[in-house]
Amino acid sequence: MGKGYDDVFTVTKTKHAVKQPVSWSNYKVPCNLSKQHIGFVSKFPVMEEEQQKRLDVLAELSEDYSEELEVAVRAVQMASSLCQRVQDTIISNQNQVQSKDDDSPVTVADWSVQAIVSWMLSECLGSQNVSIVAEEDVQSLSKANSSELLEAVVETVNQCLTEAPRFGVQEPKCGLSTSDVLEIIGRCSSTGGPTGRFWVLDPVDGTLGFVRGDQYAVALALIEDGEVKLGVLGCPNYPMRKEWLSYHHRYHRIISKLTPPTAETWNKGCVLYAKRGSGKAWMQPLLHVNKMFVWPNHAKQVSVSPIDNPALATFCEPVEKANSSHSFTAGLAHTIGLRKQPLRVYSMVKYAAIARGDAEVFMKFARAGYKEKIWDHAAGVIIIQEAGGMVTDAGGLPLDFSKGIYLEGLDRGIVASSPSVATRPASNPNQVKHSKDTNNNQGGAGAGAGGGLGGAAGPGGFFGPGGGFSIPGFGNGFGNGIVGGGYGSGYGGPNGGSSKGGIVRPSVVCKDRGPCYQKKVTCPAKCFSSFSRSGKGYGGGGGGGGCTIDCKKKCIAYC
Ligand SMILES: Nc1ncnc2c1ncn2[C@@H]1O[C@H](COP(=O)(O)O)[C@@H](OP(=O)(O)O)[C@H]1O
Ligand SMILES: [Mg+2]
Repeated sequence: MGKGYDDVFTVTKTKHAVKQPVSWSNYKVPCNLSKQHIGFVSKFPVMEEEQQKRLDVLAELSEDYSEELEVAVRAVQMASSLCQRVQDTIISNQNQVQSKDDDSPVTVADWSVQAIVSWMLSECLGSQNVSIVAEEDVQSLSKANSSELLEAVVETVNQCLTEAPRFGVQEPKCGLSTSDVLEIIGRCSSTGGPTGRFWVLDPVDGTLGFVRGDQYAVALALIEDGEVKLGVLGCPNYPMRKEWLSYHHRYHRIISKLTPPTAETWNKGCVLYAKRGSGKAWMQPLLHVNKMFVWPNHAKQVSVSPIDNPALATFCEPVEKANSSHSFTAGLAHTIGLRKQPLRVYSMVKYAAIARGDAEVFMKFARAGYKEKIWDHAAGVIIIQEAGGMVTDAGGLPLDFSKGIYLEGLDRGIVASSPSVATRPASNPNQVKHSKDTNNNQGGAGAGAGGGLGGAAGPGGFFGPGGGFSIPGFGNGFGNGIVGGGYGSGYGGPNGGSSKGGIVRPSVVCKDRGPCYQKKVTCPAKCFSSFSRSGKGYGGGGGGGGCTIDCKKKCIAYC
């Protein structure tokens, strides 16, 4: 069932004691841009009722990082508003899109959002306290042949800054110059790492979706000592009804033209956010053009889906085959009993869909050699975890955000899920499927692991203990005659974890009419290996391997 405005964005009062909230009027804002005074608007006409709601929601948050969270949400709201305007112009004027060195598209919005978020964080938290890792580099914008683009960025940034008071910040008295804008974008030069505090920004995630008028996200996360502490995800085209996620984006455009949203109605767009350890994830609507932002802006708690029947579960993945193998995930999905068509969506909106309970499983398996970047995942991972879900690599281990800009050591792919689906009872690990096709050159792999994300997940791990091909417990093999027989399980707790991994050598009784009919063929033991790992806060085990079974001619199995 889709969610309407009322049930999505009605603020519920809490019974918790009210703590003193962050006072936006008390900020001492440094004047470090062109010597202009830039500061928070001293007082908004906050209604008593609004003020109470704000206190209630703030009381829900523990004191740590509350200030940073509020700044980050305001920044992402402002950036989302900028993106909406730019996307509208891009749709009617495609020549505003340029290509990067790797041929991926980049637009005026990518750099403008980077500038706005960098400006907002520096202004509110003090530039000396802000270190940012972000996707776009200032060098490519400074090139001689980018002067038109740079001009457009400066104009877009200044136009956006005139809106700053709606988001709680005073606009600069004079417009920012080209060198101001380059300097602000250039501040995002951190390369992350295992220590200290830094922000991670993907200004427009899913740029392809963005230029096509489809889904995209503004993703901002705060990492401290290698751990994601805050995540904020702006999803300006997230539809009111989850079914609409799979509709063509033109449908939304027609609907919003026919019935333009008012300040009281909401038809698309939201900002999700979460703070490490709070056990809660929140969603608020995008700020309407005529409104002032008043924290927490009708925030409503979200949580992952309770659906535990894989046949009813929705699995989502990237739209682009180049970004994740659709045939590979189709096999995995089939093996674990997912029966619905995959929901293909651009960007980290997929993480939002899992956190909101609109989908149950997310999988991304990039081609071998592709290195995932931290800004494509950090915000989404923490939001799903705090909404009650799990995110690990295919080996069941948490993603490691402490190694610089890449998710180093990532085991094959990324899987996110609601625990209801993930920890369903194990399937029979000795049951294997087989196929007539013997042509493959891929090695199979099976792995199992405990979720164990900071002790949040119970025993079991992704899709429960069971056989698996590449993903813990996903089943015992699929497609192309490849069978895998790994299994694993584990759990994590604050004082340690437990893990178990091993292999089951799969056998198949050939069903093909011909020389192999009803012959039993078993995979050689040498095709498999297993592991188990555990430690403080995690536990994981897995078995890996695979073999190809020839049921047509030779009636043999080989690695
Ligand atoms: N060959 C590849 N394999 C996997 N991911 C890729 C890729 N090329 C680009 N990406 C990443 O996939 C992101 C888009 O995600 P999705 O495919 O889920 O929509 C891109 O983000 P940007 O659009 O911010 O560059 C980019 O970081
Ligand atoms: Mg991205």
